[in-house]
Amino acid sequence: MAIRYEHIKTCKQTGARLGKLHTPHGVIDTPIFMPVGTLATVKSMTPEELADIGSQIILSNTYHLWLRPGNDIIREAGGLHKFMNWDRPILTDSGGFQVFSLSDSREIKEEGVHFRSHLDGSKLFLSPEGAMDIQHDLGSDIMMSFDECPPIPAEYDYVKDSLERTSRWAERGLEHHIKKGHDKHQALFGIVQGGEYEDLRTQSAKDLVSMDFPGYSIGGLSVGEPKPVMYRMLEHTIPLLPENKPRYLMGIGSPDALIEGVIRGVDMFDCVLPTRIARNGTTMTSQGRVVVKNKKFERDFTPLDPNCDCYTCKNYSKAYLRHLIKANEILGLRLTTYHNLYFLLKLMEDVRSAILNDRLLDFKEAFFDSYGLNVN
Ligand SMILES: Nc1nc2cc3nc(NCCc4ccc(C(=O)O)cc4)[nH]c3cc2c(=O)[nH]1
Ligand SMILES: [Zn+2]
Repeated sequence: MAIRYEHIKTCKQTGARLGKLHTPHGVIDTPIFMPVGTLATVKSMTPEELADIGSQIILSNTYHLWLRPGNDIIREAGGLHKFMNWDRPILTDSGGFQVFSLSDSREIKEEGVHFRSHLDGSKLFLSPEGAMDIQHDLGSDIMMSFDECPPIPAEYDYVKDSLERTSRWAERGLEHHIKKGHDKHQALFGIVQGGEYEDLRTQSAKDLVSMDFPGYSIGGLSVGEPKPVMYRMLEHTIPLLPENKPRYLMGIGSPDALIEGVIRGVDMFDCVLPTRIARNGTTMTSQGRVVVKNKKFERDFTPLDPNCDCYTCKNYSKAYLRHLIKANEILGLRLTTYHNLYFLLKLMEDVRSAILNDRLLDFKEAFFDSYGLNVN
């Protein structure tokens, strides 16, 4: 087995679980947030800085790296870990979501998806088997099945047909992965679809659990649906998944959704949100969001977050960060990115200790109060 999930404890207050995920590149404490490094870099951060702030695993993208620089170059480099000088675990998304969100003029067939490159418009084709081979070249510890992520809302019949094809694609990818012996060192996750329809979520989960994947992603969410819809789908789907395997909710990175997801039994999360908003000067702090570009911080020489002990908050003022971001100085987005990632990784560390002490609900109330989330 390429990975092993070790259950440590279940929080008496919520049902949230504390665990360790053992992988070929080290152990991951769960629940965990995974910074996104789409093009083999978490934008503007060095691997050392990522390790310093406690990042235990990062995410990269099959679709993007296939197009640029090309999985063959990364394979010749000895894989993504060597290429980007990151010796901890890496998870790769399969391209399913990116094909549907980035490229236009796509055509979905049983054998795979025909589409045009978002870079130069050239015609491309990606199949479940192809997505497995690319992720093998990248050498990620955790790979994703090739799937379709339908929008929400979407017609019931469309979502049903789509999830049934996604289940067939999952089976093809898994067979290919095992036939090539890649399951020894790389764990392939199934991705549950089914949109906002409970019965379709059940059908998708049952299909994938019967294929016995080492871990399961809940896909098809965080696509613009209201948060109560997402939470309802989690409450319906998570109990259908095996307790002794990790659950990964794709595309979630806001503090409230992370805590709500953990309470509903999610172990792993990823999102570009913290790093993307940092680049335009929006930060997550213990007092809620701070848009440091805002004029009101022009002469504010206090730290970004008085309760944060990260490098950015210990050494720089809001006024300085505002100046850097306004001037498009590279140090500006580095310092805000560093803080946002530190903030989320610290939040997940606090969540893990709240689970250990059976007080996750108390922690949630206190955090929501200070972040300004309890005001309706
Ligand atoms: N293979 C696969 N991958 C996925 C990635 C996802 N990512 C999301 N949501 C991300 C939402 C998202 C997108 C952009 C920003 C930003 O720019 O800040 C923030 C959040 N939902 C997702 C669903 C899937 C899925 O079913 N299958
Ligand atoms: Zn900070």
